[in-house]
Amino acid sequence: MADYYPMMVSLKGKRCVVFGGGAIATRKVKGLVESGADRVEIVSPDLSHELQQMVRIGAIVHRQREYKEEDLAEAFLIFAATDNYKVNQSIAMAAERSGLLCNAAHKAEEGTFVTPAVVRRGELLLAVATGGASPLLAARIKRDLEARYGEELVHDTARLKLLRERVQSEEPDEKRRQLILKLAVEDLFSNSSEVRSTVECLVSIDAEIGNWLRALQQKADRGHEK
Ligand SMILES: C[C@@]1(CC(=O)O)c2cc3[nH]c(cc4nc(cc5[nH]c(cc(n2)[C@H]1CCC(=O)O)[C@@](C)(CC(=O)O)[C@@H]5CCC(=O)O)C(CC(=O)O)=C4CCC(=O)O)c(CCC(=O)O)c3CC(=O)O
Ligand SMILES: NC(=O)C1=CN([C@@H]2O[C@H](COP(=O)(O)OP(=O)(O)OC[C@H]3O[C@@H](n4cnc5c(N)ncnc54)[C@H](O)[C@@H]3O)[C@@H](O)[C@H]2O)C=CC1
Repeated sequence: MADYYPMMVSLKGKRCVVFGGGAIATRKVKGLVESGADRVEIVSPDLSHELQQMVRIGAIVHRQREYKEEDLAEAFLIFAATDNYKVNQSIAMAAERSGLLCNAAHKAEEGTFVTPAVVRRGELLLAVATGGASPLLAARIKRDLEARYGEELVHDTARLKLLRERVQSEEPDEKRRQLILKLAVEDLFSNSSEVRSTVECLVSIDAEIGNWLRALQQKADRGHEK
């Protein structure tokens, strides 16, 4: 049964504690750091090469020892990713008692959240999960998404954000605002769009967004609701 609630969480300033320093802990830690987590601590007697490098550059903190229950104090997220099933189980149970969110790498049901396969394109984030039914299916669908939604989405999303800010401050009418934003997204997905291929230069981005907005306003006025 798929009883998980999807959400996007900001980890800025939040203490995230990862137990274990092997391949799986490394994957989880990379995911955390890529998400902007700036208070990641690893508790493990040893660390993978990649994690050692991250410690060296100050991206994460290492406590070189085994798990102790006190490690959970004031944590926001917990990852039980040791290769010891019993230890992972104790971590998950202690987290549960303290009402903390815990990812159990050894068994989905023993934790409170699972980590999806992720594609990032600037502020656009695509996440795929199967509730633990088949992590490989999630990984496979992620590869399809990577091919379908390329790096151009980084730029597209950034431009839509700028346009949306302009529309929010310049268009008092809510219906018209929504229509313009809808036409903008359609513009980006239509092959005939000149908008996508025009100016890449940041210096003129303001003027470009202004031109785009005017074109969309004209379209909206012509009643081009598709
Ligand atoms: C429940 C969950 C908990 C969690 O870790 O959050 C979990 C649990 C387990 N995974 C296991 C195995 C594998 N996991 C992967 C890969 C990934 N696993 C990920 C997530 C999750 N894995 C969460 C559910 C996600 C969902 O909803 O589907 C991904 C998507 C994201 C990530 O890791 O961040 C990442 C792909 C990332 C990418 O490619 O982008 C591979 C393949 C590989 O490594 O290449 C294998 C081997 C093949 C296989 O066994 O299927 C085992 C058995 C361990 C054992 O046998 O001892 C368990 C334990 C159990 O079964 O509960
Ligand atoms: N969620 C997922 O995607 C997957 C999960 N797994 C699960 O994850 C577990 C870990 O896998 P790997 O990282 O490949 O193992 P690994 O053997 O590479 O690393 C295990 C790490 O745990 C540390 N450790 C052991 N006891 C500890 C303790 N008491 N306190 C703190 N750290 C401790 C070890 O020192 C080592 O750094 C597997 O046993 C398996 O159950 C495996 C594959 C995929």
